[in-house]
Amino acid sequence: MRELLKVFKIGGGIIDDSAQLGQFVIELSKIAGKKILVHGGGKGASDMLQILGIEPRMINGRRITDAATLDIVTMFYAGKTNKQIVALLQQQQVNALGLSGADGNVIRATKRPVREVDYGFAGDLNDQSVDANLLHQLLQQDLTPVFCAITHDGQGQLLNTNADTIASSVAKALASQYEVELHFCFEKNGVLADVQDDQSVIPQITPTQYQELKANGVIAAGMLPKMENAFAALEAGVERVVIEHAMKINEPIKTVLCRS
Ligand SMILES: Nc1ncnc2c1ncn2[C@@H]1O[C@H](COP(=O)(O)OP(=O)(O)O)[C@@H](O)[C@H]1O
Ligand SMILES: CC(=O)N[C@@H](CCC(=O)OP(=O)(O)O)C(=O)O
Repeated sequence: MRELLKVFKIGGGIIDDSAQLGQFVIELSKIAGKKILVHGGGKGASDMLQILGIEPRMINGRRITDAATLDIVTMFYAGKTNKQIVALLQQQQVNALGLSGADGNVIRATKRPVREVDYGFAGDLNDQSVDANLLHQLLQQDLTPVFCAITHDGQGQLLNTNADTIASSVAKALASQYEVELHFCFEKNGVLADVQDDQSVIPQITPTQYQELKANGVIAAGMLPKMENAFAALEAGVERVVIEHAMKINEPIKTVLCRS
């Protein structure tokens, strides 16, 4: 029987709020067994860029990452945010190890090709991108890898990579060795029937229901790429995908995605 592995992803809305981030880390520390954390931080990065006089630009939920933007997001994601989260996990006796994709060559990406849009130094992942064996070795040492959204191309170039994509790629890469659960954690109680009403959580969603919810505009904005990543992970052998509130990971309220 494969050992259970839980991959958690937290987004910028939670990371930005130190009280919520602290509570999430406490809840995560209560989860027994093997775990990996992937964090974004897009909201804070946009604030930081503006403070530094650079207008943030996003298209279809992906950041246009020119050289100056790459420098700043690298400092923000791989530096401040990653190390702060690792320190908070250490405070809760979780032996966290902060990683970018370049560390140990654990995630190798390719620069997104220029088509209608030039995304600059944005990285795409493929089925060979994640070194599952290195992650397995770290997990066997009872370390908890903590990934930021920075990867590399193997030619010395750092790349900015969407954190939801990193989480689903890491989950997929480990799905043959572990029984993997992928948890997308954010500031709402799950996928909501009414985005203004946190009590309207949809408990289960199939791919067919997702298409309907998307067509009706119930699921929109940042939730769309998250759902695409989530269903792709289920298709690729991840056992369970959950969308839930970052501070309520140990409570029953959540959305579970179903294969059919
Ligand atoms: N049906 C829905 N249920 C919940 N959130 C939704 C829904 N439709 C759109 N959203 C939006 O999607 C956002 C989550 O996506 P995103 O901002 O990319 O999160 P993160 O930064 O955590 O990855 C929510 O904050 C919410 O505004
Ligand atoms: C290429 C790209 O879009 N990278 C993302 C990485 C961070 C991220 O994904 O953060 P959230 O999960 O908080 O949205 C960005 O810079 O916004």
